[in-house]
Amino acid sequence: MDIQPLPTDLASLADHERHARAALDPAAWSYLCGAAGDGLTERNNRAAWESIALRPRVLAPLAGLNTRTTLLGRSMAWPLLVAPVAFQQLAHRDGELGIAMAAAAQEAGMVLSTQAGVAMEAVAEAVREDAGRGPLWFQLYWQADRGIVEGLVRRAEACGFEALVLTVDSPVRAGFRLPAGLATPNLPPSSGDADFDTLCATAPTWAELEWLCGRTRLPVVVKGVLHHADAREAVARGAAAVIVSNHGGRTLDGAVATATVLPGVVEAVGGRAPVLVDGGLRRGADILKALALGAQAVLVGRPAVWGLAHSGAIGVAHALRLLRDELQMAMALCGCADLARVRAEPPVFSPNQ
Ligand SMILES: Cc1cc2nc3c(=O)[nH]c(=O)nc-3n(C[C@H](O)[C@H](O)[C@H](O)COP(=O)(O)O)c2cc1C
Ligand SMILES: CCCCCCC(=O)C(=O)O
Repeated sequence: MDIQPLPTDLASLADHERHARAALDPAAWSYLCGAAGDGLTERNNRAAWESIALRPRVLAPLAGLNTRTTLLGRSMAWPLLVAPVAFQQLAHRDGELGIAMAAAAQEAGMVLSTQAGVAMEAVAEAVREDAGRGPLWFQLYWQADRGIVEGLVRRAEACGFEALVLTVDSPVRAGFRLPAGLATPNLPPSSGDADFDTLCATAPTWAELEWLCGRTRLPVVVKGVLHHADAREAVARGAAAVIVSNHGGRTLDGAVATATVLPGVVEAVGGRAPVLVDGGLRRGADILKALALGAQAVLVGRPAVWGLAHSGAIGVAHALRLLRDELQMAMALCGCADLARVRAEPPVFSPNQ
């Protein structure tokens, strides 16, 4: 893995995005950073975080300020995971290994996609010895053949992944052709593209979630929930956590922004399981808003890809560090010395208070 020189003008994630766009060829940019349809949901995700106003408290004690939290029973230095992103070698030859090592260096978690370009065992091995790393989870796209699902589950358990993330927001997808030279070593060779009817017929349902929960010793996290009733049902059927997500606006264009529905999902789940959120988080202050609205942790997808695209692992580490430093700064400026305080007295403005 190369250590590349970083651009000298990386003051925000917007700078990472600009450098990534310049570094990538247009087709890779379009896949990695694009959105579905007209990009309504992708834009609304960002706008919804921006529209929430923080309301600081003053003169609160800040000594020992820290971002530590727990997630599914394990401690984390700060509440962020890199979201599952397929085909990371489209961004940079270091791909998933680069993101895994950068996330570990920044004590963030990582969710490895089913559609990763590197075998899950290699990723788990690369960050195995790192005592400080955050949670390492494996994302599962349901496969029509339960034997394939079972094989993925057994491998993830054996090589040290700590949770399975079942993505439920993409039962059907617009046609996608894997560029030449990219592979998906976690999956058996495909027997060709399934048509729309086949995808509908084999899409997972609540029964598949229950089957999966009963088939693994790992906690199962359901990713892609936007309705409070679905969140409640997922937990009732065995999910250990839910991720409020619209896939970063890459599936249903016009789907509601994640920040908008997060409070309702948190209320519906009622503390029975942690609620996480992703989609459009671009600043430490956005993370603070998500935590204030009840999220236990957040995920970011494109921001990690941007860092990877322009500078490999070191670019990812820089992007994550920016978010971490910005979160700490926003907490201090809001008078929150820890995340317990954020939850007890959420520093977001509501006209009723
Ligand atoms: C290029 C790309 C590939 C993605 N691949 C997957 C995937 O394989 N599995 C999955 O559950 N989500 C996938 N996602 C969605 C992300 O996990 C996440 O929900 C989304 O990127 C969050 O929004 P953000 O990019 O605005 O942070 C992908 C997103 C991008 C940008
Ligand atoms: C047939 C390949 C589908 C890959 C889907 C990866 C993904 O979730 C994405 O948003 O892209």
